[in-house]
Amino acid sequence: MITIEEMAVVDANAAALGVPRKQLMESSGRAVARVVREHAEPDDDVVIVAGRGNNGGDSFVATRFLDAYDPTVLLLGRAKTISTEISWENWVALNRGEYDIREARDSRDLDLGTPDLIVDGILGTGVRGAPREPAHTAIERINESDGTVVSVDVPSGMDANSGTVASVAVDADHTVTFHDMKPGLESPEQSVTVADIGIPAMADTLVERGDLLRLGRAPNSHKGDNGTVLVIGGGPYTGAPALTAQAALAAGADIVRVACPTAVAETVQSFNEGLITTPLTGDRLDSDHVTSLLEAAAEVDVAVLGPGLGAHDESLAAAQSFISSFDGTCVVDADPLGVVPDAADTDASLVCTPHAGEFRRMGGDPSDSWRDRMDDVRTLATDLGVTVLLKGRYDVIADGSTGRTRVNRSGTPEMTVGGTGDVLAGIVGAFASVLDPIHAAAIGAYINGRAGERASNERASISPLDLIENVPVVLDA
Ligand SMILES: NC(=O)C1=CN([C@@H]2O[C@H](COP(=O)(O)OP(=O)(O)OC[C@H]3O[C@@H](n4cnc5c(N)ncnc54)[C@H](O)[C@@H]3O)[C@@H](O)[C@H]2O)[C@@H](O)CC1
Ligand SMILES: Nc1ncnc2c1ncn2[C@@H]1O[C@H](COP(=O)(O)OP(=O)(O)O)[C@@H](O)[C@H]1O
Ligand SMILES: [K+]
Repeated sequence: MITIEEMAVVDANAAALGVPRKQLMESSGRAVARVVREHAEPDDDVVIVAGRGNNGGDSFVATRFLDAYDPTVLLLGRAKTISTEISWENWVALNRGEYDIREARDSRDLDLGTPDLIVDGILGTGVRGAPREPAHTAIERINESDGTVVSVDVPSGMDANSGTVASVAVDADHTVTFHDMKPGLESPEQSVTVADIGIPAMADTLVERGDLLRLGRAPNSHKGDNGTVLVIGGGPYTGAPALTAQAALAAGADIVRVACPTAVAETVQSFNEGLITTPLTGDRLDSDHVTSLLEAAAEVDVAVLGPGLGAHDESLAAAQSFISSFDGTCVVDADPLGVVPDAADTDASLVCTPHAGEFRRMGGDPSDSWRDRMDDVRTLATDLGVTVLLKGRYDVIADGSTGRTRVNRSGTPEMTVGGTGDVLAGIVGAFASVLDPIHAAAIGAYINGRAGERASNERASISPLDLIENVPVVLDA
């Protein structure tokens, strides 16, 4: 089962993997024609009713595979207003091939005749609201006809996610949907064929630029709507929490606070005037701080626990007690990763970002190959009920609640320099404030790696600050 939004991600990832949309359209159209042939007699009169989006484009392709029926194509609206390039190219092919095509300028041009079979390519997953004219009348004409109706992807007028109909929808005899079942087509009365259109399986697994479609700010959002993050770290180290916090800002969080020991608060603050620090008495995290940390964390969307915190017993005990009592979203990095198995009964939603050594400390056993790591990471994530991002040449990300597992290939060997993991934790924190943990971790790894690639294009070695500088640039690409 796949939603419209997820389908758009997979489709764009397929393009990133070298299988562009036009190729998918060719497979879609061919799959529709196959189902038409199953239901048509040799001398049947076949009419194709097409809209001006890619749903119509699929039906233009189908037309070329139905030559035996000498089909007629009725385009709803003017050809000049066909809304996508690939649909237009397939329309031009019908023109040049001297197919029997006609443009219906308005609802008075909608005589369908008495076809034996109608292909409904009017509206697919791009429908917004109730069908406007001439689509509305065309749908009614199709429903009045005695012909068999084959709908392309989704019966026109129906919402593929919910199955709801805003005003009218085609009453399809058969629907040919692509790649995977859509939730709105689940009703038992519908006859649905799911056609494989050649999207590589890896378009679901590998994190690619299509995943960035999940990001996006609402035009009317206010300060704070796009993420608030609290970084809890520092003590023995000052650079790490500052890097994490600056990375969270670079990845688009509106407000980033840092809770760190008084001894280092001023130093952390001095790295960036955009940071707001909350000092904790003393020179390292201890159990006396947990109550105030829980209060501060309740005020933000996401806590990022660990950067520069150190491995002192008292600090780790405090980290464990924080995780156990917290009920929000928390990214856990560095030393506190080792206490996660002892705090796994928490109500918090944890996103853990271990490298191989830390993964072992969490109870996992990472294989050498990324394919085997997919099983290793899924197993640990499921056992602990958390999201795990295992860093490496290929990062492997798994969601413990659904078992969904992703792999990110971006990054360069220059990123083995210290501090890149702190940057990653901040990016994941920022994304976790607006996205589900699995998507935040996957896109965080992708963006961190892309920033590293871009930084290393320009120089022989890179610093974590170079990464941070490139985060907004690769987010915009
Ligand atoms: N990855 C994918 O998503 C794939 C999609 N494909 C096809 O592409 C379709 C989606 O294409 P599009 O995104 O171009 O969208 P559609 O073709 O479903 O609809 C968009 C067109 O309909 C118009 N429109 C929207 N709402 C309307 C309304 N209420 N009344 C009248 N006109 C309306 C728009 O102006 C636009 O011209 C899928 O349903 C499927 O058939 C396939 O080619 C294969 C892969
Ligand atoms: N050889 C590599 N190739 C590509 N990316 C790498 C490589 N080594 C590390 N990275 C990336 O650098 C980031 C930090 O990972 P790592 O260095 O393991 O973290 P840490 O700083 O916690 O040790 C991750 O996003 C990881 O994907
Ligand atoms: K349709």
